[in-house]
Amino acid sequence: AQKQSIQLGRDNLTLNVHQCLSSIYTNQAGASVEFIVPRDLADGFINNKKECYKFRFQRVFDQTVKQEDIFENIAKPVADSVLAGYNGTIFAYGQTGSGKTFTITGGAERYSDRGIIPRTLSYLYTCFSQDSSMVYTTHVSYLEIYNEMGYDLLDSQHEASRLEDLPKVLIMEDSDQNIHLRNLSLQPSANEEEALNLLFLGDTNRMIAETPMNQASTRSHCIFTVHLCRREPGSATVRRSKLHLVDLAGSDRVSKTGLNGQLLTEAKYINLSLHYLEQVIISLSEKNRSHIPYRNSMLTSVLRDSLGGNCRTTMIATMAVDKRNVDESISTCRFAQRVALIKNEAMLNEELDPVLLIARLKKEIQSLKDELSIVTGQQRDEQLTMEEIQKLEELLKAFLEDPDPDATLLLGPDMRKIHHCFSLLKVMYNKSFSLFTLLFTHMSNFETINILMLQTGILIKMLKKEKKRAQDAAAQLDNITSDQKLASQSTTQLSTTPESNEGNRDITSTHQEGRAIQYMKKGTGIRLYLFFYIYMHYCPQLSMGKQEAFEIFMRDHEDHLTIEDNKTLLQQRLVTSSCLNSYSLHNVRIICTEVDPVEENLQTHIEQEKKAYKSTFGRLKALRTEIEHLQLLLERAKVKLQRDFHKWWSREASSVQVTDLTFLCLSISVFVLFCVFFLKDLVWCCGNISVFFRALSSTKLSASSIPLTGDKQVDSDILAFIKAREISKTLFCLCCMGNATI
Ligand SMILES: Nc1ncnc2c1ncn2[C@@H]1O[C@H](COP(=O)(O)OP(=O)(O)OP(=O)(O)O)[C@@H](O)[C@H]1O
Repeated sequence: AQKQSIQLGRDNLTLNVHQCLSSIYTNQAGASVEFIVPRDLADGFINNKKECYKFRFQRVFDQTVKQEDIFENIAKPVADSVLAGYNGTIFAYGQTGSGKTFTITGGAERYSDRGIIPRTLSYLYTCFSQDSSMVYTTHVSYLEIYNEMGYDLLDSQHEASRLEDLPKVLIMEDSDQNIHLRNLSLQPSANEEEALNLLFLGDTNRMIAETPMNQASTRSHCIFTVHLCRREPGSATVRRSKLHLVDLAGSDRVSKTGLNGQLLTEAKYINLSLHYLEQVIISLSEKNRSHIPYRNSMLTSVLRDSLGGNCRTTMIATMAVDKRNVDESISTCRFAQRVALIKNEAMLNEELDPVLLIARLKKEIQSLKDELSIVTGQQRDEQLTMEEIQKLEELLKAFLEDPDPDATLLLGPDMRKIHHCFSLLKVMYNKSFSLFTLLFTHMSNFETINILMLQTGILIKMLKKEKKRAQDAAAQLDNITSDQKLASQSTTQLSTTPESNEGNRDITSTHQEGRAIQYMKKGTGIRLYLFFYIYMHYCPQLSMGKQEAFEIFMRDHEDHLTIEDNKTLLQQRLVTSSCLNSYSLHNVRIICTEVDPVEENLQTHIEQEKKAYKSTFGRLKALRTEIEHLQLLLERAKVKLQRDFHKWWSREASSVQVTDLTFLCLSISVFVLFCVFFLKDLVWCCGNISVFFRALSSTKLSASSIPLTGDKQVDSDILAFIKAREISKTLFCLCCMGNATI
């Protein structure tokens, strides 16, 4: 019951298989994947002693495969067995980005990219609508497991923005070691549309509440489950089955939980829960292994039923067969081969519905109580009231109109009611019987035996009347002495039969019947006589001896041949009438078509219109599904867009804030620097000004040391020149110092 398939992800869409050290072969017996890793390139690979790694699988799909083919080859057979009442699981395993989500859920861009889940839902609901002999009920659940914690993805109550906002799912185990998931909601889905809406709700929650560690890839396991219940209408036996569609976390994550030694080596390419999954699978594939470590992780506990229990399990191993990923791909193939060794014994999950069983038992108890009270004679004597009679009539009507063949008429332990119902039934029966007799003459295709039975019914009534009349006549005849002879003749004739010792009462009765026959032969004609014959043949009231006597009597009777001839004639007439009926019907049709070609044209037209309507309806239905799917895709894209926008917005806002802050800090530091320099310059300037004025004064002071000519005019010019030269010198120094400071 296990299948392994490999679907290659988008990463290898541009892959040249041979150049990238791997190749895929397919033949009728299955398919194989081969990795050729030259030893010099094999450094760091899992096992670099080998050059060629070859794995055989049931099916291998390359990168060109369509989603539809994946569904037809993998999911459809599992869905069929789920419909039949077996549990089914499909799980996708592989490294990150190799196409697990694409395979299980599908791509978010095109309608044709729908994955296994939407296609399976569509298939299941189509099957339900085509099978009217069963009543199907479906529920859906969607669980996400992240870091050993379960979350209900179908929670529509809260708007989840983080994974922690979703309801936490807990594992409970009962005394029979059955697993129950507390807080995981089971949503009813009456049709495909409702189921798809639930899937999209779960996917949206999954997308919005992405795991904190890695936003881009799924580090969590997601289990979408369809719970199916099917029963025949009115039956207490139900078949329950589950279909798990599992998208596992990327298998290439190295555990960061601080493991060491052997465990760390084994967990090198898988995260911890996948490591435990592998352990469970190894244990299951080992013969004589009694303990299977399911309890080690939530994933293995939830999938306990699917991995080694009562389930048809299919594993899809996804690979990105790229040069960089060869080690991961080989590891995935090894895991898939181990899964292939597990043998499951899937059984039908049939059980009695406790609710229906209780109802049935209650009914049984009630009818037993009724019987008991009838037997013990607890009955009432007063007449039924008008209200009771009316209620009884309603009950009887409901009982007769109930299409369920097992329906019963519950009257309680009251013989008055039972009698009244019987008399009502008798009236109804007589009415419908006469109607039926009327119809009978117009009916075709009736089995001869049915006709005989019906006629026998009529006969019994008529015969009873005739018999009474015959008995009256016989009583009269008995009084006549000449009739004594006939009586003794009959007695003599009958005494030759083994019934002769039955006693006088029987003899007299046979004698009377013989007379009645004679009487009827004369009185009511051959038809009634034939009826009498049938009555005598079929009526169970005659004893064996009497019947034999009658047969002998009939055989030896002078009219025997005539009777036989008439019997044959009757048969022929019945056949002819039946033929005529069908012929007349046929004729009616022919006449209709001949007489009314317009009607024929109309009929043909109606047929064509019907066909066109049906095909248009089918197309419309498919279109509707597609439109709904696209709407949901758009809705999801919108949500994603909004979420991405908000992220970008907050990122930009924080970066702008950072810039502003930096600018502010810079401005402040510039200002502080400026102040510092300004104060410094101020001090310096003050110093310089004082120097300047000191220079000026010194210039003034030093004027006395300048040799003068004595000419007043000349001396004042000399002094002015010296003063100007000193001032320009001081200003030059100040400028130089100011420049240097700046
Ligand atoms: N067969 C394919 N055809 C087209 N696109 C594909 C195919 N397989 C995968 N992709 C694309 O490759 C990308 C990664 O695929 P996907 O998310 O399914 O990988 P994954 O194995 O689920 O990764 P993770 O472990 O991170 O969840 C997606 O954008 C998906 O649409």
